[in-house]
Amino acid sequence: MKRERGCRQRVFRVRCQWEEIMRLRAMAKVNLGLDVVRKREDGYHDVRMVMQTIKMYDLLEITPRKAKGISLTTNLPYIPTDERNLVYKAAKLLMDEFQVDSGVRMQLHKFIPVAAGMAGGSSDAAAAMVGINQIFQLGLSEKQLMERGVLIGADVPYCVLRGTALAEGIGEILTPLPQLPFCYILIGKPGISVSTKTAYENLKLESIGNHPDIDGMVAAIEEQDLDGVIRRMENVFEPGIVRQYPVIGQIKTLMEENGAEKAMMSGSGPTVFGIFKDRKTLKQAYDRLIRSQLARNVFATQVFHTRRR
Ligand SMILES: C[C@](O)(CO)[C@H](O)COP(=O)(O)OP(=O)(O)OC[C@H]1O[C@@H](n2ccc(N)nc2=O)[C@H](O)[C@@H]1O
Ligand SMILES: Nc1ncnc2c1ncn2[C@@H]1O[C@H](COP(=O)(O)OP(=O)(O)OP(=O)(O)O)[C@@H](O)[C@H]1O
Repeated sequence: MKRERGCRQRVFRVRCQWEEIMRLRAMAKVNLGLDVVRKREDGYHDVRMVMQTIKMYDLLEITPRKAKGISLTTNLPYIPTDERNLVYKAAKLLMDEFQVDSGVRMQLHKFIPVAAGMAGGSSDAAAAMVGINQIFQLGLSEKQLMERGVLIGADVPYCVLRGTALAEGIGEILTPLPQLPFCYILIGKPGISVSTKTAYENLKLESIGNHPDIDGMVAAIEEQDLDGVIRRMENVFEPGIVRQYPVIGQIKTLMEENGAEKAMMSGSGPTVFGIFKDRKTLKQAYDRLIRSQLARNVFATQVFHTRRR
């Protein structure tokens, strides 16, 4: 009798879910600080990074369906929609593990620039994991989702967590930090793509002189000292990638000459983000960056403070 009731409840909950389209926001990140500490035996690198979610996102819609399998569509024709897409991979990983015997239709609306150093694909994967976990009531905790996320990519666990965080290991050892004090962010991505793998391969660890002061940045965040954070912003990938693509340096200079407290490359590039304290200066720099035609994608936004999806 007890088992029957449990079973009926489960079917009822699932039936409710058939009606629903789940919409999730997959937020972009910037790296306020990025240090690479050493190369590991598995080919990956140990890093120390301060991560920050910004108000810029892709939208992922998931609709459960009775037929088994995953179908995925996106608004960008050049993004794969099969196993090569991180959304597909993430959904499949969970659905296979839990032997889900129905399926999902997923629509991905991309707004985060692709191959930009803003964790677009990783964030989409994290959203897919959160969505699949909820729709099929898999009961996985955030920590369990993050453990599975790293199998998809090093940035995925952080994209599950979001907010301001210290990322260590290959990016999967995460310490949530207090929110960064409010500031505006200007994004400028030139019309080039940088492969993350190649960026790590080309990085000469022995030629990094002074490593970024990640501990000092964490302390500044704990003290809510935005200037202290800005003073310590540094990315070890930046010098090499800027040498290769001078346009990145030009975008940085333009932002800093137009009121950015500091401008820096995010991740392995090529996106540059600038930190602004007031909206008017942000707007002026935005207009100048558009007019300069240095960047293909220009976006004015702010840090994102809530962890709600
Ligand atoms: C540069 C950052 O964006 C900073 O947040 C991340 O470290 C990159 O994370 P990601 O794009 O999720 O990286 P993955 O998709 O897991 O790895 C892509 C490639 O980057 C290299 N890689 C990545 C992360 C890491 N800690 N060490 C590495 O050496 C590996 O060669 C790997 O084959
Ligand atoms: N959902 C997805 N969105 C964007 N790109 C995807 C996706 N799934 C797979 N890809 C492929 O992954 C590559 C990198 O895309 P992505 O936008 O995630 O890079 P990124 O912003 O540099 O990520 P990161 O900052 O984590 O290194 C692209 O070449 C793209 O074809």
